[in-house]
Amino acid sequence: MGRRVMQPRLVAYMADHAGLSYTYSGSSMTPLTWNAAVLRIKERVEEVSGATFNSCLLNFYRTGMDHLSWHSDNEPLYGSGSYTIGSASFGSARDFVLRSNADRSNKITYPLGCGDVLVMKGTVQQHWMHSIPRRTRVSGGRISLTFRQIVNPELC
Ligand SMILES: O=C(O)CCC(=O)C(=O)O
Ligand SMILES: [Fe+2]
Repeated sequence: MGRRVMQPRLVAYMADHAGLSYTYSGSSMTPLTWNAAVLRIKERVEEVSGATFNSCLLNFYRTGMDHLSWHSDNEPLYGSGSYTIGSASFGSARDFVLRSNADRSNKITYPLGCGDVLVMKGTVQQHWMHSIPRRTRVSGGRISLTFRQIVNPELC
């Protein structure tokens, strides 16, 4: 709507090259170059998931009040069929909640702790949404690195 809205968390974006920009909520993010620590984590998540990634969205939830609302990562730049998104979590544990589109009462909660890796694969983005709900009792910070493979860079 052409309005600036504060994100309820801090974000950064890294990718293989400048052509892999990332647009969401109407604003475009120019990728940073890979940082050595993030690259090491990327290699490990690639090993665990059996996928390869060329971009990463990093989220910093400063306290339990920072959150991420319901969404699915189904942008056409990742392709239209099945694809894999792998994430690594650090810091305070936060609940990652999946919710079925067919039955919104069908929810699955994964408490993601420090060092946990979560792999979303197949067509999960078409059939489920996910969120990181607010948790008033969590005072510590959490960082998640969500690795993705952009296959249609012309859509960036
Ligand atoms: O912080 C998380 O684990 C989830 C992040 C997420 O869903 C996203 O960046 O799209
Ligand atoms: Fe997501």
